[in-house]
Amino acid sequence: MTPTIGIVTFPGSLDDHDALRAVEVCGLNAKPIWHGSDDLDGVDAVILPGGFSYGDYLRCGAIARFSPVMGEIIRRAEQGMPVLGICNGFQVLCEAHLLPGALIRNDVRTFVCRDQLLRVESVDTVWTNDFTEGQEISIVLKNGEGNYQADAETIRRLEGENQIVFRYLQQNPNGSVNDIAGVTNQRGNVVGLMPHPEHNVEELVGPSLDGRGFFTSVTRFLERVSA
Ligand SMILES: NC(=O)CC[C@H](N)C(=O)O
Repeated sequence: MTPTIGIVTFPGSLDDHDALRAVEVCGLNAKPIWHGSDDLDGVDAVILPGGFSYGDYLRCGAIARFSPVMGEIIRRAEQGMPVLGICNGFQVLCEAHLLPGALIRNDVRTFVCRDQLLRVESVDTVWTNDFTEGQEISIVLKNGEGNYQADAETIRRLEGENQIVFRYLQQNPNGSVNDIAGVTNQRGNVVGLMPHPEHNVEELVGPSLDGRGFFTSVTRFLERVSA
């Protein structure tokens, strides 16, 4: 059966529609989920999309983290359900402590919008198993608070346990420690990254189709667990 990916809309989400479309373009079923619902019935994986949840007030993602849907997402993620946080979604996952670290203001103090080259550091996750280790991919980046930081001990642990999933190549756009663009939890089912794979799945908008790898990866994983 075709897997169903739930895409959460918070007040102020922006890229939820692009994520819904990307899921369908990649051959999966997409189900919109309003943040006020805690019903994940029939959902095999969840995407927290990009945008400006609650207007980025307080800190990006700090309010969305308390939305009713997050309790159920945390519960299911702890049982192994795949969760992908894209940009604002990554910020929400850090605020919810499903992922370590925090995203702070870009060191350049401006919103950055560009095509960004990344290296895939880990293919041992639900969302990256269809890439190859060391693969270089180009994915859209657009944010004001993408500067990933964590204490030295956490960074050592993430580096040592293969939890860095993506690193910025050529140029670090925001001051992230160790050029980190995305991380995973220990189990590899929760992944967060600042760039936007949902914008890189169609030839019309290009410049790459590298975002498709996220969706083929989760499909492969879900097919394996249901077999
Ligand atoms: N594209 C996004 O999701 C942006 C996230 C957040 N609002 C920021 O500016 O950092």
